[in-house]
Amino acid sequence: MSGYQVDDATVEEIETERATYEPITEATRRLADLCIRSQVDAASTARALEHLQAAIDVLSQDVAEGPYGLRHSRQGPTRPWGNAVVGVRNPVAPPLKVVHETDHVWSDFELSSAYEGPPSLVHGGVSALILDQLLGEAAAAAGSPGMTGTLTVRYRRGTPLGALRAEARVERTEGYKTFAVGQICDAEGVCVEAEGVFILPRWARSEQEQPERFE
Ligand SMILES: CCCCCCCC(=O)SCCNC(=O)CCNC(=O)[C@H](O)C(C)(C)COP(=O)(O)OP(=O)(O)OC[C@H]1O[C@@H](n2cnc3c(N)ncnc32)[C@H](O)[C@@H]1OP(=O)(O)O
Repeated sequence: MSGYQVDDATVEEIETERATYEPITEATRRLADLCIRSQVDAASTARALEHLQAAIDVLSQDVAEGPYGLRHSRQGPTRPWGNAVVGVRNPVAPPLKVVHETDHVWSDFELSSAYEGPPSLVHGGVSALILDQLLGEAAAAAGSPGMTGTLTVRYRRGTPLGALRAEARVERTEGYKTFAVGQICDAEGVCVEAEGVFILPRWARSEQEQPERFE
């Protein structure tokens, strides 16, 4: 399947790529929040737009074809950098830094106004997005990666924007199917729960070397 690339990027090259693109990605996240909350006048937004257009012109000078994909280095860390949840080059991603423990994965993160659904609350699709990633990471961390077959989400109460924690763990595996559960909590407790089945796709079952993770 295309999009899963193996390369020989060194740790140093990977860090150079991160240092080159992470700041502009973080600035774009800040920009998204400002698009929503800025109260400057029309002349000021017109001036800001000119600067943005200049930035777009510079960045457009050299653009790769297609999305980023999932890049495995033989020498350094894997780069899921275009991923919508954890991608360090994706301004749409909050991004989450997911910690892998022996029996579960977790992440402390902040959601800005860019993720709003109901007033002051996280959009339900965003919660599902985050839980999909966390449950998928739990499956991968347990050595049984797969693509989401089914994800069931239960919204127990509104999830406030701001500081949150997501956690997930594998409940059981049945052959190439991994059943995972997880939740998103605020300081008061659980807001959203999810359970999902992650399936090693048929095409990967026949590979000599199976992917460590799917995005
Ligand atoms: C670390 C990285 C974390 C990444 C987290 C993010 C993960 C994602 O978001 S992945 C993107 C969203 N998911 C997708 O795009 C998946 C699209 N669907 C597919 O590719 C396929 O339908 C897939 C892989 C789920 C199953 O297809 P295939 O490999 O052909 O399975 P197939 O051989 O037909 O069925 C295998 C078994 O799974 C079951 N199954 C198939 N589809 C599903 C499903 N949707 N839900 C539950 N079970 C299913 C079948 O019943 C069968 O069970 P059994 O062996 O007991 O009869």
